[in-house]
Amino acid sequence: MNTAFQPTISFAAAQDMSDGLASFKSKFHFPQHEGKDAIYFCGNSLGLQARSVEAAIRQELEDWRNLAVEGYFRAKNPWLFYHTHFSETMAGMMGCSPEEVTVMNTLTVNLHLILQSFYRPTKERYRIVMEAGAFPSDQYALETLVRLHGLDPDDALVEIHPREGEKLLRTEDILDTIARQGNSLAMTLMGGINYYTGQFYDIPAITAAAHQQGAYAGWDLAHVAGNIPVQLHDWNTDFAVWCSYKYLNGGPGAAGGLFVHERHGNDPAFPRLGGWWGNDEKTRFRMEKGFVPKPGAAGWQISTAQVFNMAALKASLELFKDAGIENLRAKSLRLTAYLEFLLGQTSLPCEIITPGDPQQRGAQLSLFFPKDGTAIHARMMESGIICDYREPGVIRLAPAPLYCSYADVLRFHDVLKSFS
Ligand SMILES: Cc1ncc(COP(=O)(O)O)c(C=O)c1O
Ligand SMILES: Nc1ccccc1C(=O)C[C@H](N)C(=O)O
Repeated sequence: MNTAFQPTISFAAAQDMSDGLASFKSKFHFPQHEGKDAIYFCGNSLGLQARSVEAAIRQELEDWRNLAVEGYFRAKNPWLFYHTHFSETMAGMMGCSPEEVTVMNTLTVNLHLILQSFYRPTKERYRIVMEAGAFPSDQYALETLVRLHGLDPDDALVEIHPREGEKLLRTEDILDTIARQGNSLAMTLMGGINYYTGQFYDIPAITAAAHQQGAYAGWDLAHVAGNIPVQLHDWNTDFAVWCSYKYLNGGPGAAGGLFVHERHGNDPAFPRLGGWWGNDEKTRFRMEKGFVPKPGAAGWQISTAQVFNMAALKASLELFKDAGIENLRAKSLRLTAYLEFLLGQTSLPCEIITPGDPQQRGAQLSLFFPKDGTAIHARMMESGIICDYREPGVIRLAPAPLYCSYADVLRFHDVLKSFS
Protein backbone atom coordinates (compact mmCIF):
# COMPACT_ATOMS: atom_id res chain seq x y z
CA MET A 1 0.00 0.00 0.00
CA ASN A 2 2.85 2.34 0.98
CA THR A 3 4.49 2.27 -2.41
CA ALA A 4 1.61 4.36 -3.75
CA PHE A 5 2.13 7.15 -1.19
CA GLN A 6 3.73 10.46 -2.17
CA PRO A 7 5.13 13.17 0.12
CA THR A 8 3.49 15.93 -1.92
CA ILE A 9 0.73 18.49 -1.44
CA SER A 10 -1.02 17.32 -4.59
CA PHE A 11 -1.07 13.72 -3.34
CA ALA A 12 -2.42 14.69 0.11
CA ALA A 13 -5.01 16.99 -1.45
CA ALA A 14 -6.20 14.22 -3.79
CA GLN A 15 -6.55 11.84 -0.82
CA ASP A 16 -8.62 14.39 1.06
CA MET A 17 -10.76 15.03 -2.00
CA SER A 18 -11.66 11.37 -2.31
CA ASP A 19 -12.14 10.88 1.45
CA GLY A 20 -15.85 10.37 2.15
CA LEU A 21 -15.29 11.41 5.78
CA ALA A 22 -13.39 14.64 5.05
CA SER A 23 -16.40 16.86 5.81
CA PHE A 24 -16.43 15.79 9.49
CA LYS A 25 -13.33 17.91 10.16
CA SER A 26 -15.38 21.10 9.93
CA LYS A 27 -17.72 19.82 12.64
CA PHE A 28 -15.00 20.24 15.32
CA HIS A 29 -13.31 23.11 17.14
CA PHE A 30 -9.51 23.12 16.88
CA PRO A 31 -7.01 24.78 19.23
CA GLN A 32 -5.42 27.70 17.37
CA HIS A 33 -1.77 28.19 16.53
CA GLU A 34 -0.63 31.46 14.92
CA GLY A 35 -4.11 32.15 13.65
CA LYS A 36 -4.61 28.68 12.13
CA ASP A 37 -6.01 25.37 13.30
CA ALA A 38 -3.29 23.41 15.09
CA ILE A 39 -2.52 19.90 13.91
CA TYR A 40 -4.17 17.75 16.54
CA PHE A 41 -2.61 14.32 17.08
CA CYS A 42 -3.75 13.92 20.69
CA GLY A 43 -7.17 12.34 20.16
CA ASN A 44 -5.81 9.28 22.00
CA SER A 45 -5.70 11.42 25.15
CA LEU A 46 -8.52 13.95 24.79
CA GLY A 47 -10.68 14.17 21.68
CA LEU A 48 -11.74 17.54 20.25
CA GLN A 49 -15.00 19.32 20.99
CA ALA A 50 -17.68 18.81 18.34
CA ARG A 51 -19.40 22.06 17.34
CA SER A 52 -22.74 20.44 18.18
CA VAL A 53 -21.81 19.99 21.85
CA GLU A 54 -22.74 23.50 22.90
CA ALA A 55 -26.30 23.19 21.62
CA ALA A 56 -26.64 19.76 23.24
CA ILE A 57 -25.66 21.17 26.64
CA ARG A 58 -27.85 24.24 26.09
CA GLN A 59 -30.83 21.95 25.51
CA GLU A 60 -30.37 20.38 28.95
CA LEU A 61 -29.85 23.79 30.58
CA GLU A 62 -33.12 24.98 29.05
CA ASP A 63 -35.01 21.88 30.09
CA TRP A 64 -33.67 22.17 33.62
CA ARG A 65 -34.56 25.89 33.70
CA ASN A 66 -38.07 25.38 32.32
CA LEU A 67 -39.04 22.00 33.67
CA ALA A 68 -36.92 21.47 36.77
CA VAL A 69 -37.74 18.09 38.29
CA GLU A 70 -40.23 17.35 35.52
CA GLY A 71 -37.25 17.16 33.18
CA TYR A 72 -36.63 13.60 34.32
CA PHE A 73 -39.81 12.65 32.46
CA ARG A 74 -40.54 15.51 30.06
CA ALA A 75 -37.20 16.91 28.90
CA LYS A 76 -36.59 16.59 25.17
CA ASN A 77 -34.28 13.74 26.15
CA PRO A 78 -35.90 12.52 29.39
CA TRP A 79 -33.16 12.37 32.02
CA LEU A 80 -34.50 9.16 33.55
CA PHE A 81 -33.33 7.30 30.46
CA TYR A 82 -30.42 9.53 29.44
CA HIS A 83 -27.84 6.74 29.59
CA THR A 84 -29.81 4.67 27.09
CA HIS A 85 -29.14 7.18 24.28
CA PHE A 86 -25.70 5.71 23.87
CA SER A 87 -26.45 2.01 23.90
CA GLU A 88 -27.06 1.49 20.21
CA THR A 89 -24.07 3.44 18.89
CA MET A 90 -21.74 2.02 21.53
CA ALA A 91 -23.05 -1.49 20.80
CA GLY A 92 -22.28 -0.99 17.10
CA MET A 93 -18.67 -0.03 17.84
CA MET A 94 -18.05 -2.65 20.47
CA GLY A 95 -19.75 -5.53 18.66
CA CYS A 96 -22.44 -6.43 21.17
CA SER A 97 -26.14 -6.03 21.76
CA PRO A 98 -27.42 -2.74 23.23
CA GLU A 99 -28.29 -4.65 26.41
CA GLU A 100 -24.69 -5.71 26.88
CA VAL A 101 -23.40 -2.15 27.09
CA THR A 102 -24.03 0.85 29.31
CA VAL A 103 -22.53 4.26 30.06
CA MET A 104 -21.89 5.50 33.59
CA ASN A 105 -19.30 6.91 36.01
CA THR A 106 -15.70 7.03 34.80
CA LEU A 107 -13.20 4.44 33.66
CA THR A 108 -11.27 3.54 36.80
CA VAL A 109 -14.44 3.72 38.90
CA ASN A 110 -16.14 1.30 36.52
CA LEU A 111 -13.09 -0.94 36.58
CA HIS A 112 -13.24 -1.11 40.37
CA LEU A 113 -16.97 -1.79 40.31
CA ILE A 114 -16.86 -4.54 37.75
CA LEU A 115 -13.86 -6.14 39.46
CA GLN A 116 -16.05 -6.55 42.54
CA SER A 117 -18.23 -8.78 40.38
CA PHE A 118 -15.55 -10.73 38.54
CA TYR A 119 -12.68 -10.97 40.98
CA ARG A 120 -13.80 -13.37 43.72
CA PRO A 121 -10.50 -14.94 44.74
CA THR A 122 -10.31 -18.29 46.49
CA LYS A 123 -7.33 -19.91 48.16
CA GLU A 124 -6.51 -21.72 44.93
CA ARG A 125 -7.69 -19.33 42.24
CA TYR A 126 -6.57 -15.77 42.84
CA ARG A 127 -4.00 -14.70 40.26
CA ILE A 128 -4.48 -11.92 37.72
CA VAL A 129 -2.41 -11.83 34.56
CA MET A 130 -1.79 -8.33 33.22
CA GLU A 131 0.64 -6.53 30.93
CA ALA A 132 3.73 -4.99 32.55
CA GLY A 133 3.56 -1.25 31.93
CA ALA A 134 -0.23 -1.07 31.94
CA PHE A 135 -1.62 2.45 32.35
CA PRO A 136 -0.83 3.47 35.97
CA SER A 137 -4.49 3.78 36.98
CA ASP A 138 -5.03 0.11 36.04
CA GLN A 139 -1.90 -0.90 37.94
CA TYR A 140 -3.10 0.98 41.03
CA ALA A 141 -6.59 -0.49 40.69
CA LEU A 142 -5.27 -4.06 40.62
CA GLU A 143 -2.66 -3.50 43.32
CA THR A 144 -5.24 -2.07 45.72
CA LEU A 145 -7.83 -4.68 44.74
CA VAL A 146 -5.66 -7.64 45.68
CA ARG A 147 -4.57 -5.91 48.89
CA LEU A 148 -8.24 -5.35 49.74
CA HIS A 149 -8.59 -9.13 49.60
CA GLY A 150 -5.57 -9.53 51.90
CA LEU A 151 -3.32 -10.78 49.10
CA ASP A 152 0.24 -9.84 48.18
CA PRO A 153 0.46 -8.07 44.79
CA ASP A 154 3.85 -9.68 44.13
CA ASP A 155 2.18 -13.08 44.27
CA ALA A 156 -1.32 -12.32 42.98
CA LEU A 157 -0.39 -10.08 40.03
CA VAL A 158 1.50 -11.74 37.20
CA GLU A 159 2.95 -9.18 34.79
CA ILE A 160 3.94 -10.11 31.25
CA HIS A 161 7.11 -8.35 30.11
CA PRO A 162 8.52 -7.96 26.62
CA ARG A 163 11.51 -10.17 25.90
CA GLU A 164 14.98 -8.79 26.53
CA GLY A 165 15.72 -6.05 23.99
CA GLU A 166 12.08 -5.89 22.76
CA LYS A 167 9.37 -3.34 23.43
CA LEU A 168 6.21 -5.23 22.43
CA LEU A 169 4.56 -8.31 23.87
CA ARG A 170 4.49 -11.42 21.71
CA THR A 171 1.09 -13.10 21.64
CA GLU A 172 2.75 -16.50 22.20
CA ASP A 173 4.33 -15.17 25.43
CA ILE A 174 0.98 -13.82 26.64
CA LEU A 175 -0.72 -17.15 25.93
CA ASP A 176 2.12 -19.09 27.58
CA THR A 177 1.98 -16.97 30.72
CA ILE A 178 -1.77 -17.51 30.96
CA ALA A 179 -1.45 -21.27 30.43
CA ARG A 180 1.28 -21.52 33.07
CA GLN A 181 -1.02 -20.16 35.80
CA GLY A 182 -3.38 -23.14 35.50
CA ASN A 183 -5.93 -23.34 38.29
CA SER A 184 -4.42 -20.37 40.12
CA LEU A 185 -5.64 -17.98 37.40
CA ALA A 186 -8.73 -16.01 38.37
CA MET A 187 -8.65 -13.40 35.62
CA THR A 188 -6.72 -11.66 32.89
CA LEU A 189 -6.95 -7.89 32.65
CA MET A 190 -5.24 -6.24 29.73
CA GLY A 191 -5.48 -2.93 27.92
CA GLY A 192 -6.86 -3.65 24.42
CA ILE A 193 -4.27 -1.21 23.07
CA ASN A 194 -1.29 -0.41 25.27
CA TYR A 195 -1.27 3.36 25.83
CA TYR A 196 2.54 3.61 25.54
CA THR A 197 3.41 1.33 22.63
CA GLY A 198 0.14 1.50 20.71
CA GLN A 199 0.14 -2.32 20.40
CA PHE A 200 -3.34 -3.81 19.82
CA TYR A 201 -3.51 -7.21 21.48
CA ASP A 202 -5.21 -10.31 20.14
CA ILE A 203 -8.40 -10.03 22.19
CA PRO A 204 -10.10 -13.28 21.02
CA ALA A 205 -6.97 -15.43 21.48
CA ILE A 206 -6.18 -14.02 24.95
CA THR A 207 -9.81 -14.34 26.01
CA ALA A 208 -9.94 -17.97 24.86
CA ALA A 209 -6.68 -18.74 26.69
CA ALA A 210 -8.08 -17.32 29.95
CA HIS A 211 -11.27 -19.34 29.54
CA GLN A 212 -9.25 -22.48 28.94
CA GLN A 213 -7.85 -22.10 32.46
CA GLY A 214 -11.35 -21.53 33.87
CA ALA A 215 -10.67 -17.80 34.37
CA TYR A 216 -12.40 -14.60 33.28
CA ALA A 217 -11.01 -12.24 30.65
CA GLY A 218 -11.53 -8.52 31.25
CA TRP A 219 -10.38 -5.63 29.07
CA ASP A 220 -9.59 -1.95 29.45
CA LEU A 221 -10.52 -0.60 26.03
CA ALA A 222 -9.74 3.09 26.69
CA HIS A 223 -7.56 3.27 23.57
CA VAL A 224 -9.77 1.02 21.46
CA ALA A 225 -13.21 2.62 21.81
CA GLY A 226 -13.97 4.69 18.71
CA ASN A 227 -10.59 3.70 17.25
CA ILE A 228 -10.88 0.03 16.26
CA PRO A 229 -14.24 -1.75 15.93
CA VAL A 230 -14.29 -4.88 18.09
CA GLN A 231 -16.61 -7.87 18.55
CA LEU A 232 -16.89 -8.21 22.30
CA HIS A 233 -19.89 -10.53 22.20
CA ASP A 234 -18.62 -12.97 19.59
CA TRP A 235 -15.13 -12.93 21.06
CA ASN A 236 -16.70 -14.09 24.32
CA THR A 237 -15.02 -11.42 26.44
CA ASP A 238 -16.44 -11.41 29.96
CA PHE A 239 -16.32 -7.68 30.63
CA ALA A 240 -14.77 -4.50 29.34
CA VAL A 241 -14.52 -0.89 30.42
CA TRP A 242 -13.44 2.22 28.53
CA CYS A 243 -13.47 5.99 28.74
CA SER A 244 -15.27 8.28 26.34
CA TYR A 245 -12.96 11.29 26.27
CA LYS A 246 -10.34 9.95 23.85
CA TYR A 247 -11.42 8.91 20.34
CA LEU A 248 -15.08 9.22 21.35
CA ASN A 249 -14.72 12.98 22.03
CA GLY A 250 -17.01 13.02 25.08
CA GLY A 251 -14.94 15.74 26.81
CA PRO A 252 -12.79 15.71 29.96
CA GLY A 253 -14.15 13.29 32.54
CA ALA A 254 -16.87 12.02 30.16
CA ALA A 255 -18.95 9.10 31.41
CA GLY A 256 -17.26 5.77 30.69
CA GLY A 257 -18.51 2.61 29.00
CA LEU A 258 -19.10 -0.84 30.43
CA PHE A 259 -19.66 -4.13 28.59
CA VAL A 260 -20.85 -7.26 30.38
CA HIS A 261 -21.39 -10.37 28.27
CA GLU A 262 -25.02 -11.49 28.30
CA ARG A 263 -24.13 -14.85 29.86
CA HIS A 264 -23.27 -12.91 33.04
CA GLY A 265 -25.44 -9.84 32.58
CA ASN A 266 -28.65 -11.80 32.29
CA ASP A 267 -27.99 -13.66 35.51
CA PRO A 268 -29.69 -11.61 38.26
CA ALA A 269 -27.74 -13.54 40.88
CA PHE A 270 -24.37 -12.43 39.44
CA PRO A 271 -22.63 -10.63 42.32
CA ARG A 272 -22.46 -6.85 42.10
CA LEU A 273 -22.67 -3.59 44.02
CA GLY A 274 -26.08 -2.17 43.29
CA GLY A 275 -27.84 1.18 43.29
CA TRP A 276 -31.30 2.31 42.28
CA TRP A 277 -30.35 3.16 38.67
CA GLY A 278 -29.52 -0.49 38.12
CA ASN A 279 -32.82 -1.64 39.57
CA ASP A 280 -35.80 -2.71 37.50
CA GLU A 281 -37.40 0.54 36.31
CA LYS A 282 -40.90 -0.71 37.12
CA THR A 283 -40.08 -0.95 40.81
CA ARG A 284 -37.47 1.79 41.11
CA PHE A 285 -39.86 4.24 42.73
CA ARG A 286 -41.65 1.78 45.00
CA MET A 287 -39.12 2.54 47.70
CA GLU A 288 -39.11 -1.07 48.80
CA LYS A 289 -36.41 -3.46 49.96
CA GLY A 290 -34.92 -6.01 47.59
CA PHE A 291 -32.62 -5.15 44.66
CA VAL A 292 -33.88 -6.50 41.34
CA PRO A 293 -31.24 -5.82 38.69
CA LYS A 294 -32.18 -4.77 35.20
CA PRO A 295 -31.04 -7.35 32.68
CA GLY A 296 -27.73 -6.69 30.95
CA ALA A 297 -24.99 -4.19 31.67
CA ALA A 298 -27.55 -1.63 32.87
CA GLY A 299 -27.95 -3.83 35.95
CA TRP A 300 -24.55 -2.44 37.07
CA GLN A 301 -25.80 1.17 36.94
CA ILE A 302 -25.74 2.78 40.36
CA SER A 303 -26.65 6.48 40.30
CA THR A 304 -28.72 9.03 38.45
CA ALA A 305 -27.42 9.73 34.94
CA GLN A 306 -24.85 12.58 34.75
CA VAL A 307 -26.85 14.56 32.24
CA PHE A 308 -24.55 17.54 31.58
CA ASN A 309 -21.54 15.31 31.30
CA MET A 310 -23.39 12.94 28.98
CA ALA A 311 -24.81 15.67 26.74
CA ALA A 312 -21.40 16.21 25.11
CA LEU A 313 -20.98 12.49 24.53
CA LYS A 314 -24.45 12.26 23.04
CA ALA A 315 -23.58 14.98 20.50
CA SER A 316 -20.28 13.35 19.64
CA LEU A 317 -21.72 9.87 19.21
CA GLU A 318 -24.23 11.22 16.71
CA LEU A 319 -21.25 12.02 14.49
CA PHE A 320 -19.90 8.51 14.95
CA LYS A 321 -23.27 7.11 13.95
CA ASP A 322 -23.19 9.21 10.76
CA ALA A 323 -19.57 8.41 9.94
CA GLY A 324 -19.72 4.66 10.72
CA ILE A 325 -16.98 2.98 12.73
CA GLU A 326 -15.99 0.68 9.84
CA ASN A 327 -15.50 3.67 7.52
CA LEU A 328 -13.48 5.41 10.21
CA ARG A 329 -11.26 2.37 10.68
CA ALA A 330 -10.71 2.07 6.93
CA LYS A 331 -9.60 5.71 6.76
CA SER A 332 -7.55 5.36 9.93
CA LEU A 333 -5.57 2.43 8.54
CA ARG A 334 -4.59 4.51 5.53
CA LEU A 335 -4.01 7.78 7.38
CA THR A 336 -1.71 6.17 9.95
CA ALA A 337 0.10 4.27 7.19
CA TYR A 338 0.66 7.63 5.44
CA LEU A 339 2.07 9.07 8.67
CA GLU A 340 4.36 6.03 8.97
CA PHE A 341 5.48 6.45 5.36
CA LEU A 342 6.27 10.15 5.86
CA LEU A 343 8.15 9.47 9.10
CA GLY A 344 10.28 7.05 7.08
CA GLN A 345 11.25 9.97 4.82
CA THR A 346 12.69 11.99 7.72
CA SER A 347 15.90 11.66 9.68
CA LEU A 348 14.32 11.94 13.13
CA PRO A 349 16.53 10.08 15.64
CA CYS A 350 13.79 7.69 16.73
CA GLU A 351 12.32 4.24 16.28
CA ILE A 352 8.60 3.60 15.70
CA ILE A 353 7.86 1.05 18.41
CA THR A 354 4.19 0.52 17.48
CA PRO A 355 3.73 -2.67 15.44
CA GLY A 356 4.29 -2.26 11.70
CA ASP A 357 1.37 -4.64 11.06
CA PRO A 358 -1.70 -2.35 10.73
CA GLN A 359 -3.90 -5.09 12.20
CA GLN A 360 -1.93 -4.85 15.44
CA ARG A 361 -2.39 -1.14 15.96
CA GLY A 362 -4.98 1.62 15.87
CA ALA A 363 -4.50 5.27 14.92
CA GLN A 364 -1.50 5.82 17.20
CA LEU A 365 2.19 5.60 16.37
CA SER A 366 4.66 5.77 19.27
CA LEU A 367 8.10 7.15 18.48
CA PHE A 368 10.86 6.14 20.88
CA PHE A 369 13.71 8.63 21.23
CA PRO A 370 16.77 7.22 23.05
CA LYS A 371 17.60 10.86 23.86
CA ASP A 372 16.21 14.38 23.37
CA GLY A 373 12.58 13.18 23.27
CA THR A 374 11.31 15.99 25.52
CA ALA A 375 13.18 18.67 23.52
CA ILE A 376 11.82 17.33 20.21
CA HIS A 377 8.33 17.17 21.68
CA ALA A 378 8.66 20.80 22.82
CA ARG A 379 9.67 21.83 19.28
CA MET A 380 6.68 20.00 17.80
CA MET A 381 4.34 21.79 20.20
CA GLU A 382 5.94 25.18 19.40
CA SER A 383 5.35 24.43 15.73
CA GLY A 384 1.62 23.89 16.22
CA ILE A 385 1.62 20.10 16.38
CA ILE A 386 -0.28 18.95 19.43
CA CYS A 387 0.93 15.53 20.52
CA ASP A 388 2.16 14.14 23.81
CA TYR A 389 5.28 12.79 25.43
CA ARG A 390 5.24 9.78 27.73
CA GLU A 391 8.18 8.67 29.85
CA PRO A 392 10.43 7.01 29.03
CA GLY A 393 11.27 8.57 25.68
CA VAL A 394 8.04 8.27 23.69
CA ILE A 395 6.22 10.84 21.58
CA ARG A 396 2.73 9.59 20.69
CA LEU A 397 1.07 10.69 17.46
CA ALA A 398 -2.56 9.75 16.87
CA PRO A 399 -4.24 11.16 13.76
CA ALA A 400 -7.92 10.55 14.62
CA PRO A 401 -9.71 9.87 11.33
CA LEU A 402 -12.83 11.83 12.27
CA TYR A 403 -11.05 15.20 12.20
CA CYS A 404 -7.52 14.68 10.85
CA SER A 405 -6.71 14.93 7.18
CA TYR A 406 -3.97 13.74 4.86
CA ALA A 407 -2.98 17.41 4.52
CA ASP A 408 -2.46 17.57 8.32
CA VAL A 409 -0.15 14.58 8.20
CA LEU A 410 1.79 16.12 5.33
CA ARG A 411 2.05 19.48 7.13
CA PHE A 412 3.45 17.62 10.13
CA HIS A 413 6.08 16.08 7.85
CA ASP A 414 6.97 19.50 6.44
CA VAL A 415 7.46 20.84 9.96
CA LEU A 416 9.72 17.87 10.78
CA LYS A 417 11.87 18.60 7.75
CA SER A 418 12.66 21.99 9.25
CA PHE A 419 14.08 20.23 12.35
CA SER A 420 17.07 18.71 10.57
C1 LIG B 1 -5.67 2.56 29.54
C2 LIG B 1 -6.19 3.58 30.50
N1 LIG B 1 -6.73 3.18 31.67
C3 LIG B 1 -7.19 4.07 32.57
C4 LIG B 1 -7.15 5.44 32.35
C5 LIG B 1 -7.67 6.35 33.42
O1 LIG B 1 -8.95 6.73 33.17
P1 LIG B 1 -9.88 7.58 34.17
O2 LIG B 1 -9.08 8.74 34.67
O3 LIG B 1 -11.00 8.02 33.30
O4 LIG B 1 -10.31 6.68 35.25
C6 LIG B 1 -6.62 5.90 31.11
C7 LIG B 1 -6.53 7.33 30.78
O5 LIG B 1 -6.51 8.22 31.55
C8 LIG B 1 -6.12 4.94 30.20
O6 LIG B 1 -5.58 5.32 29.04
N1 LIG C 1 -7.27 11.77 31.81
C1 LIG C 1 -6.17 12.53 31.63
C2 LIG C 1 -5.97 13.68 32.39
C3 LIG C 1 -4.84 14.47 32.22
C4 LIG C 1 -3.90 14.11 31.26
C5 LIG C 1 -4.06 12.99 30.50
C6 LIG C 1 -5.18 12.18 30.69
C7 LIG C 1 -5.36 10.95 29.92
O1 LIG C 1 -6.44 10.52 29.69
C8 LIG C 1 -4.14 10.29 29.45
C9 LIG C 1 -4.39 9.05 28.65
N2 LIG C 1 -5.12 8.05 29.37
C10 LIG C 1 -3.11 8.44 28.16
O2 LIG C 1 -3.16 7.46 27.46
O3 LIG C 1 -2.02 8.93 28.44
